Amino acid sequence: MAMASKTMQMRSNAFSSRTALNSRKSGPSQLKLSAKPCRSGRSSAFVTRCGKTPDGPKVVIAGVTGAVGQEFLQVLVQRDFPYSSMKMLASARSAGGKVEFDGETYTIEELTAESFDGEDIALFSAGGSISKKFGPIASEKGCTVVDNSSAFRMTEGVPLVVPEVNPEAMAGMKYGKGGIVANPNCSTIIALMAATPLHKVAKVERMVVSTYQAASGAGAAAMAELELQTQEIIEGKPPTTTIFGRQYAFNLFSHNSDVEANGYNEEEMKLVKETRKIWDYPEVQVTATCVRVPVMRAHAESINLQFADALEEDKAREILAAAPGVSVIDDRETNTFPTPLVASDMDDVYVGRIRQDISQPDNKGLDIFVCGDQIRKGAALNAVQCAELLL
Ligand SMILES: NC(=O)C1=CN([C@@H]2O[C@H](COP(=O)(O)OP(=O)(O)OC[C@H]3O[C@@H](n4cnc5c(N)ncnc54)[C@H](OP(=O)(O)O)[C@@H]3O)[C@@H](O)[C@H]2O)C=CC1
Ligand SMILES: N[C@@H](CC(=O)OP(=O)(O)O)C(=O)O
Repeated sequence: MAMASKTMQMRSNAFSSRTALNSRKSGPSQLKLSAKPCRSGRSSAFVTRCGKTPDGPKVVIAGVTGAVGQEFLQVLVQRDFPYSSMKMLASARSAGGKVEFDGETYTIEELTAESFDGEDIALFSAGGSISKKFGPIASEKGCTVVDNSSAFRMTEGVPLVVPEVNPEAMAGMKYGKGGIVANPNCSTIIALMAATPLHKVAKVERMVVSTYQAASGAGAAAMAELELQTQEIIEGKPPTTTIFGRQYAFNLFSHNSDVEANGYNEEEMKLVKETRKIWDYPEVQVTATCVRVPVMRAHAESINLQFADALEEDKAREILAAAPGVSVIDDRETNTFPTPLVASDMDDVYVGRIRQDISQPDNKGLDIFVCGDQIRKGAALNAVQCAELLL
C-alpha cells in the first residue's frame, strides 16, 4: 500500500515540480539511518545555486512529460540550477499542455529542429531515436546537449560522464558552444558510484553484477501498469499486459531489452561497455545479469568485485562512507541494509552487505549490495550534474 500511495502522490504532482519536491522531503529521508539527507553537502559539490537569473543559460527540456523529464524539473529546482529561460518540449501529442516550473506556468511545445535556435543547454530524455535525430541539430546550433539516451554513449569523442567518477572527460566543454555529453545507463551509474571509490584504491580486475531493476527504467507507462496490475491481481482480474506483454506484479523476469547473439541482453552489455569507457579501462572484465523486479523506481544491484590488490572490508566501508554521493547502510546486527524504498526519491546511492568474498584468497574480493533511485541519480540528477559542469 505504501508503494501504491507513493506513486499516486508522484502522479498527482506530475506537473508541479515545487509540490513534488516538498513531498519528496517528507519521504524516506526521515528514516533514522546512517544515510545523509538528499541535499547532502557532498552531493552538492557540483551546485551553483541561483535559479532564474538574466545571466543564466537558456535551457531546453526535451521529453518534459516523461518520467525522466518530470524528474529534471524537480532536480533543477532543488539545485537552484541557474537559467534565464526555460523551454518545455515533448511530442505533438502533448503540445499546448501546461507545465509548472519554479512558480511559473509554461506551455509545452512540439519538439522540432527550430526548438534549439538560440538555446544554450538541452537536456534530452525523449528516447534514442529523438536524440539521434535532434541531438546533432541542437549541437550544430550551439546548444550543448546532455543526452539521457543510449544514442551517443559509445560514440568516439562523446564523453560518457558520471560527475563523481570522471568529470575530467568533459574538460573544456561549456554551455552555448555545442557538443554532446552522454548520460550513462542507470544500472551503470548506480554500480560505478559504489565500485569506483574501491577501484581507485585496489584496482578492480573483474566485476560481476546482478541487477534487480525497477519499473521506472521502462518509463512512466510501465510504472502505471505495475500499479494497475497489482490492483487487478488483488481483485482477481486478469492483469493488463500492454507494456511487457506479461505479468509483472508479483513476478520478475529477465530484463526486457533484446538478447544479443552472445546470450547477453542489451542492458547487460551496456554495463560491460560503458564501465570500460567511463573508467577508460578497456581490459576490465565485467559480466552482468539484469532482471526486472516489481519495484517502482529504485534499482538494486549485487556486485562482486575482484581486485588486483588486497582490500579489507573495514577499509572498504570507510572508503564508501567517505565517497561523494554514497551512503552506507550496513548493520549486520539488525539485518539493516539498503532497500529500493530507502533509496527512492533520494540523491545518494546506498551501499551495504559490504563483506569479504570468502571464495577469493588474500582479501582480493568483496561483495557489495547497492540501491539507487533509477530516475534520480540513474538519470535526471546525473544529467543535471553534467549540465552543472558546463557552467
Ligand atoms: N540514463 C538512463 O539510464 C535512462 C535513460 N532514459 C532515457 O530517457 C528516455 C525517456 O525515458 P522516460 O522519461 O522514462 O520515458 P517516458 O516514456 O516516461 O517519456 C518519454 C518522453 O519522450 C517524449 N517523446 C516521445 N516521442 C517523442 C517525439 N516524437 N517527439 C518529442 N518527444 C517525444 C514523450 O512526450 P509525450 O508525452 O508527448 O509522448 C515523453 O516526454 C528513454 O527513452 C531513455 O532514452 C530513461 C531512463 C533512464
Ligand atoms: N536502464 C533502464 C532502461 C533505459 O532507459 O536504459 P538506457 O538509458 O540505457 O536506454 C531500465 O531500467 O530498463
